[in-house]
Amino acid sequence: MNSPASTAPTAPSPGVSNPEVQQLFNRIAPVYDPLNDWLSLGQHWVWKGMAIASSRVKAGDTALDLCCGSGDLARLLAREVGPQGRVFGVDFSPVQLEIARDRCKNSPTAISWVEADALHLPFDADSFDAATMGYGLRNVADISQCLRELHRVLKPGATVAILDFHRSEQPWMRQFQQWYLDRVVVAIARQFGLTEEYAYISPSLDRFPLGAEQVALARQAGFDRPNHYTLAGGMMGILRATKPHNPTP
Ligand SMILES: C/C(=C\Cc1cc(O)c2ccccc2c1O)CCC[C@H](C)CCC[C@H](C)CCCC(C)C
Ligand SMILES: C[S@@+](CC[C@H](N)C(=O)[O-])C[C@H]1O[C@@H](n2cnc3c(N)ncnc32)[C@H](O)[C@@H]1O
Repeated sequence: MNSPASTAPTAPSPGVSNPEVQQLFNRIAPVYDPLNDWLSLGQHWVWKGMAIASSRVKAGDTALDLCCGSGDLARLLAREVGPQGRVFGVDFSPVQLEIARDRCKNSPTAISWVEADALHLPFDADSFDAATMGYGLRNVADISQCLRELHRVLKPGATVAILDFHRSEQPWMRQFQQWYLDRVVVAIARQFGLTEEYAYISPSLDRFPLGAEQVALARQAGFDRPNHYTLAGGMMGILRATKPHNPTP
C-alpha cells in the first residue's frame, strides 16, 4: 500500500479543467495501485502491456504517457525506450505524481514528471515519437480537445495508444460489468472510505463513447486511419491513432 503521499487535502490547481476529478485522484492516490491489482485480479498489467505494444514505441524514443497517474505506463514505456530514450509522465494530480516519482526513482531511463492539464500540454508541436494514455480519456472534460493536443505534440508518423473502459455492447457482459462495479469495486472501496470515488466509474462509463465513436473523434482530430479493438470481453478497449506525415490542410 502506498503510504499516503500527503495527508493535507490538496487545493484544486488554479485553472485546471476539471478540479473535481483532480481532487478525486488526489484522494484515492494512496490506495490506487493495490486496488487496481486486487480489483482487476492483476489483469490491468496485461491490458497496459497491450497498450504499450500498440503505441509502437521503440528503443531511443521520446515517449509521452498522458494522464500517467502513479506511473504504470510511463514505467513500461521507460523499459522500451531504454537508457538512450526519454519518457514524460503528465498528470494534473500532484499526489499521483508524487507516488509515480517515488515508484520510478530507480529507473535507468530518464523519466520527467510534469504536472499539467491534458487539455493544454506544455510541449512544442511534433515532440513525441510515441504516446500512451491509460484510463485517462474517459476522465478529461473535453475528449476532442485532448485528442487535438495529442495530435499536436506527436511527431508525424507517431502513434498514440489510448486504453480505457467502456460499456460492453453485449447485454449480458454489460450486466456483469455493472454487477462487478457495484458489488465488488464499490463494496471494496467502501472499506477504504472511498465509496463515492469508485462509484464515479459507472456514470463515467455511461458518458464515454464506444469504439466506433472514439475512432470518429480521432479522425476529426486529424489522426490517420484510427482503429479500436476491444479487450476483457468488450468491457474496455484500445484506440490506436497515428499522426499523418502530411497533415490534411
Ligand atoms: C487500472 C484500472 C482502472 C483504473 C481506474 C480508472 C478510473 O477511471 C477510476 C476512477 C475512479 C476510481 C478509480 C479508477 C481506476 O482505478 C482497471 C482495474 C481496476 C478497475 C476498477 C476494476 C474494474 C474491472 C472491470 C470493470 C471488470 C473486470 C473483471 C475481471 C474479472 C477482472
Ligand atoms: C484512472 S487514472 C489512470 C492513471 C494511469 N494512466 C493508469 O493507467 O493507472 C486517471 C488519471 O488521469 C488524470 N487526469 C484526469 N483528467 C486529467 C487532465 N485533464 N489532465 C491531466 N491529468 C488528468 C488523473 O489525475 C488520474 O491520475
